[in-house]
Amino acid sequence: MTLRSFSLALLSSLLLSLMLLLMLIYYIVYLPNIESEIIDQQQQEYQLLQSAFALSKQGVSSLSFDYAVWDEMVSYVQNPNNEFIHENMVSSSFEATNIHAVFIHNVDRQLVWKYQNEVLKGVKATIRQGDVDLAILPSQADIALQKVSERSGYIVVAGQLVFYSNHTIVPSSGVGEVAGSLTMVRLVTEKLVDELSRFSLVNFSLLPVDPNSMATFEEFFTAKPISVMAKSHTWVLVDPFDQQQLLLTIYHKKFAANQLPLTTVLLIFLFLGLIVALGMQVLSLLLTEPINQFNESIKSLPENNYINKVPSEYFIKELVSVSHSFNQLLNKFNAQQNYLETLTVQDALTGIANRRGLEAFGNKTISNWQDLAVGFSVIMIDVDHFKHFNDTQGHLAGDEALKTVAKNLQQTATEFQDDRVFVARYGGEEFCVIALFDDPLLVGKMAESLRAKVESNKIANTLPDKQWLTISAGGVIISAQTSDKAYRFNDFLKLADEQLYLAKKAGRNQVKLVEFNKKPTDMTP
Ligand SMILES: Nc1nc2c(ncn2[C@@H]2O[C@H](COP(=O)(O)OP(=O)(O)OP(=O)(O)O)[C@@H](O)[C@H]2O)c(=O)[nH]1
Repeated sequence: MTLRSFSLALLSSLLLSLMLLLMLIYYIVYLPNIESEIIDQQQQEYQLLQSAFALSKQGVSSLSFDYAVWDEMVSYVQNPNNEFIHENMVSSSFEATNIHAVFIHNVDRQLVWKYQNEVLKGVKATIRQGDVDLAILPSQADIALQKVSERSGYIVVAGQLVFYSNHTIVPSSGVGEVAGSLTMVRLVTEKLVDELSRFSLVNFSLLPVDPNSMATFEEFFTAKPISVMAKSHTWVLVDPFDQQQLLLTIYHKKFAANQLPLTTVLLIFLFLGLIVALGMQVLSLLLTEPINQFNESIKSLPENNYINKVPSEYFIKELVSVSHSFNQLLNKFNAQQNYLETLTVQDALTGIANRRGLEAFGNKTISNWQDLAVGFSVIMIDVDHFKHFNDTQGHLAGDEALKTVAKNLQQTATEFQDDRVFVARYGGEEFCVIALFDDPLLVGKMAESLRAKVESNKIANTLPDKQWLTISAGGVIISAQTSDKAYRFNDFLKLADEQLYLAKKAGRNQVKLVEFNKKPTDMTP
């Protein structure tokens, strides 16, 4: 798994967890609370409507009381006469106060007088079903009390909801012999429904019960509190025989918790997607890219054999620390590398460059000659009669002698423009000198100095005619101006070797030089 896909998975699962948490909070904490609040509100609407009904009947009750508790009403019931009716029971005043029916009964429940508005034609104040007296008129017990008493309530009569108020007719003092009873009825008209709705701010309807419907409802005035959130709640209103007559439905203002619309949900998802994308960019900038840079630095090794240092300025502290440690490791590694490289180009015995070093320097010299027209010369050197030296004085002494010769050559080279003369051990008792100049006189002078320096050591040899250890040298001078440059270093080594052979042949302890592409002349200084 790549760091990038890991970060993506991590970031996405974090956001998903967050969403899950929000959903849990929404469904477990927020929604149930909202639901119970809504149920409370719906219950309040129900209670408000009940209060509105209760308030609306007060006017009827007090008017009924005023008429019933009145001496003249007592006299009228005992001696009914038209004069009283004309003077006091005026239909216009009942209409003005929304009284739709008035009944006066004597104590024997006989109707003495009645007023009925058009809308309530046919409604009786006594309602009987078989032998059961469901009258709203006072009972014997009410009459026996000998004081004012009231029976009131909402009932459905002939399919219409009415409020009735029945008072015993007693003298104005409120106590005394009961003469009869007075009933006032108010019909709950559409207009009243409208007024109640406006007064209570509760939207409701009153409709007749569908006789085919099997649904059962609680009675409106005695119902239990609302327990379930719904768009509307319906109760029933019954007639005096407990028959369901009217359905009262409240249409609630609030009936559901606000749901998030689809577009909002989509926008939230889009927003979360953007957060993931942005988070990925930041992570990539802060984490993935620096690590990729590390990787690139390490991968660059095969190209230049040298690991580049990684940048150490990062936002993340741990990366700074890792990059520092990495660079420190790199320093050690590069030092080791340098050391190893010196080991491979250095001759173990003499400490000067070995054949590999010679080849590297020689190739570079050839390039400079070809590209930059730098002339040079190659001198091959061989210790004279070294086999004899070894055989007679031992190999260790031979080693020491080689070390001395190498030291002599190096010293002389240093005296002769250090940075332009390169000395190497070619192998065995053979050495090679490359001088980055092509002046035959100067090259000859240097070669002669090399030879003389070794002889001046006076390392004793045991040959009868050769008192000291000497060297022979053969060289080739390659001019900067040479037009034909299609040569390799080995070609010049060969030419130098030929000169060395001539020097040996001529008696050793001498120098033979030749200018490249020129007729050989004796250039012995
Ligand atoms: N002590 C020692 N001897 C070496 C080393 N390398 C080569 N030799 C010896 O150098 C000698 C070279 O001898 P030859 O090639 O016969 O040549 P020479 O005796 O020098 O005679 P000429 O070159 O003709 O003057 C051999 O005896 C090798 O063993 C070395 O590292 N140490």
